[in-house]
Parts: sequence; structure tokens; C-alpha cells
Amino acid sequence: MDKSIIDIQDVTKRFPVGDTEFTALRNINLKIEKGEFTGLIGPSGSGKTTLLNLVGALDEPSDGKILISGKNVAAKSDEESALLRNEHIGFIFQSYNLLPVYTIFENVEFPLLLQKMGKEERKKEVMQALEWVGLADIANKKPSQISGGQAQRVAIARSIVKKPDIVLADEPTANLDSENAYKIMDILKKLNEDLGITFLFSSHDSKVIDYLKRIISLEDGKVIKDETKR
Ligand SMILES: Nc1ncnc2c1ncn2[C@@H]1O[C@H](COP(=O)(O)OP(=O)(O)OP(=O)(O)O)[C@@H](O)[C@H]1O
Repeated sequence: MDKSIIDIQDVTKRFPVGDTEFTALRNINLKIEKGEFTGLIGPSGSGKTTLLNLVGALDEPSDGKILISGKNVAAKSDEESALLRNEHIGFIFQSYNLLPVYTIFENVEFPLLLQKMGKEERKKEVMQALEWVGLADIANKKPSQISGGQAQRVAIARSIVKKPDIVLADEPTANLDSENAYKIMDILKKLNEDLGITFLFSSHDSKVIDYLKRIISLEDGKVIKDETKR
């Protein structure tokens, strides 16, 4: 049996542009195993974000299919896609997407509100996630009171609070200085090693690339190289 957690089968993605179409991804075939720490690398416009969005069921392939733990993402209704995202996939973006009027605690708690979970258990899970990123002591602050590095750590806590199988990280260090970028990558590597979360990054930051165990290079919507470090 195929043990891939992400199985991308002959995926093509076209976007309508005026009267014509633009092909952002062409016949992509990739298998990612549970526990991988892998990145999509390539110049701006090569299709990295488009592919992450398809894997995260935020968008659908034009052709081909994507299986997450053996289940076809694209064949699902919007409601089922939302459920799949909610239960199995966490997202980290380059802009941290925190809700400014809520506290750090409430921002991390947010994904759990969609699940049937009591208040005390929610509190335990939120504080555990904040401890993972070293921010338990600032749970009551608002996003405007913390630094960019801390905001990205809050976003990481939010992405892992549901204990997802997969975290998709789109340029997670793009807005950070070197010190904070390394700190973020150390945290993500530890989450990968200790919790077994599968990571798929998109990046052109060498600081991210240095940490990756497998580097998939994209160019003009095609995979041009796929290397695993020994
Ligand atoms: N909704 C859309 N409609 C039309 N074209 C799109 C759409 N989304 C993406 N594209 C095009 O698809 C190509 C791939 O974009 P994508 O954002 O995936 O690249 P990327 O490798 O993530 O780039 P970057 O590093 O700049 O984020 C680009 O040429 C982009 O303009």
C-alpha cells in the first residue's frame, strides 16, 4: 500500500486570464511521506504558492488529483474540503494573519472553536501550543504589542494547536530578520522531529533551504529537480 501522506498525481493548474488561460502548473507528480521536512523552491512566479494552495484544498487542480492520506482532495465538496483542512492541515503564511482585536491566547484558540471541545481542554491545548513556541508568558497581549518574530511564533502555535498531520508554510520567514528566521526554523524543525508533523514549505530564502531535508525545485510550473539530503 502507498504510504504517502501527500500524493500529487499529474496535476495541472490553469487560471483564466482575460479571454485566454495561463498555465501555472504543468503535470506535477510528487509523493511526500509522513514526517518529511520538504520545500518547494523556485523563482517568483514558478508556481510554489499555487501548488501549496492545491495541497491545502484552498483551490482545485484543473487536471489530475491530489490525495491526502489516500483521500482525493479535489473530489470533495467545499464543506468536506473545509473539514479536511480543519482536521488535518495547518497553515503558516508570510503575513502572520493574526486577528488584531483578539489576544494572543484567543488567536491561537480560534481554530479550536470550530471543534467540540470544552473550555478547560481548549485552554490546556492553547497553552501547550504557546509553550511549544516559547510564548506562554505573553498569552494576554494583543498582536500590536508584540514583534514580528513573536507574531510568526503565534501563527505557528495557531497552526499546530489542532495537532494537524501536515503544516503548509508559505514563505514563513519572508518578513523576518535573520535571527528571527533561524528561531522560527528551529521551532518548526523541532515540531517535525518531536511531534512527527509533516512540513511542506514554499520559499526562496536560503535560511529556510538550509534546514530542508528535501528540496523540490520548480520553474515555470514544472518540477525541474527533486533532491533529498543525506
Ligand atoms: N488567480 C490567479 N489568476 C491568474 N494567474 C495567477 C493566479 N494565481 C497565480 N497566478 C499566476 O501563476 C503563476 C504562479 O504563481 P505563484 O504565486 O504560485 O508563484 P510563486 O512561485 O509562489 O511566486 P512567489 O515566490 O512570488 O510567491 C504566476 O505567474 C502568477 O501570476
